[in-house]
Amino acid sequence: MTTIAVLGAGKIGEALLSGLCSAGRAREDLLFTERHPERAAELTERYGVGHVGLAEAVRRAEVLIVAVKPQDIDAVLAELAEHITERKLVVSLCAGLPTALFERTLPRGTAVVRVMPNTPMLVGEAMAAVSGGAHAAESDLALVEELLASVGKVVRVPEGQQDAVTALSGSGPAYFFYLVEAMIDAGILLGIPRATAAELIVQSAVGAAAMLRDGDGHPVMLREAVTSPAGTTIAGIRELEKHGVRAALIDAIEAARNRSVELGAAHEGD
Ligand SMILES: NC(=O)C1=CN([C@@H]2O[C@H](COP(=O)(O)OP(=O)(O)OC[C@H]3O[C@@H](n4cnc5c(N)ncnc54)[C@H](O)[C@@H]3O)[C@@H](O)[C@H]2O)C=CC1
Ligand SMILES: O=C(O)[C@@H]1CCC=N1
Repeated sequence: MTTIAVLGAGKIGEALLSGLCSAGRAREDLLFTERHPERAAELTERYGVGHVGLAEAVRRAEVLIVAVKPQDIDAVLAELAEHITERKLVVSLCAGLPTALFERTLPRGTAVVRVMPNTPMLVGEAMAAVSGGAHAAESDLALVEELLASVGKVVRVPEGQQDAVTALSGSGPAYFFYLVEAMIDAGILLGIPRATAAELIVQSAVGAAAMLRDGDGHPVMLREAVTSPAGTTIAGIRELEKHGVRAALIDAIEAARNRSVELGAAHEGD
């Protein structure tokens, strides 16, 4: 079996390790690095996966999955460049960082695949988009797609679309959580106990998501079906339109895309 090392086990690194374990991948085929020892101990206890140093991760794993913050990438790349001596597949989950940054730092010919996943990977419901770098073979992309398919859904996109994908599905769960948070607050305002409001809203979100994914309706048709003439829903929709919520969401996603571009540009001179 292919050995996989996750480099940096924070939120997304843990989501990946957890998703792969739940998908039945053998613990012996998984490793991780983590600079905070307490965090490493916590994860080893939770998942039974081995914590190693970077040199050992490079020696033992064929696939190295980089899951540190873009701001921490330079140190990791320097260490990888020092220890990689044979062909490895390096997978980056880092927002904004182009495959070219990895390729110009790592040994010539290193296969690099850029992936934008999201945290629902923790429950096997990830949305991930993959793009191959200059030296990534079809077999490398297929291997990454197979890994990601075990923890959710995966699509292949041209690398030029990755900043937009980061804004849409990478950050996307945060916008849904924000919406749910605001709707629960509305329940509190209307005098519903927090636990009841949360149950009402979370199940409505799950139901709506299931209809979007499993039904054959377009979001506009689904919304229209809830919106009765002179009813309650249209009274609420008018307020959303008055407050420019649609434009705010479009602006928010554009700002997230722009930030992803900036994170990559910060490393242009490296
Ligand atoms: N959190 C999210 O929803 C998503 C995050 N990403 C990307 O994943 C990457 C990680 O993000 P998060 O997990 O949210 O950050 P995080 O801060 O929770 O995790 C990063 C982890 O890397 C560790 N680390 C940093 N430098 C290290 C080093 N040299 N050696 C070993 N461990 C090291 C840190 O101690 C930390 O535990 C980022 O590049 C982000 O853009 C991508 C998609 C979604
Ligand atoms: O906020 C961030 O930068 C990361 C990338 C996508 C989701 N979280």
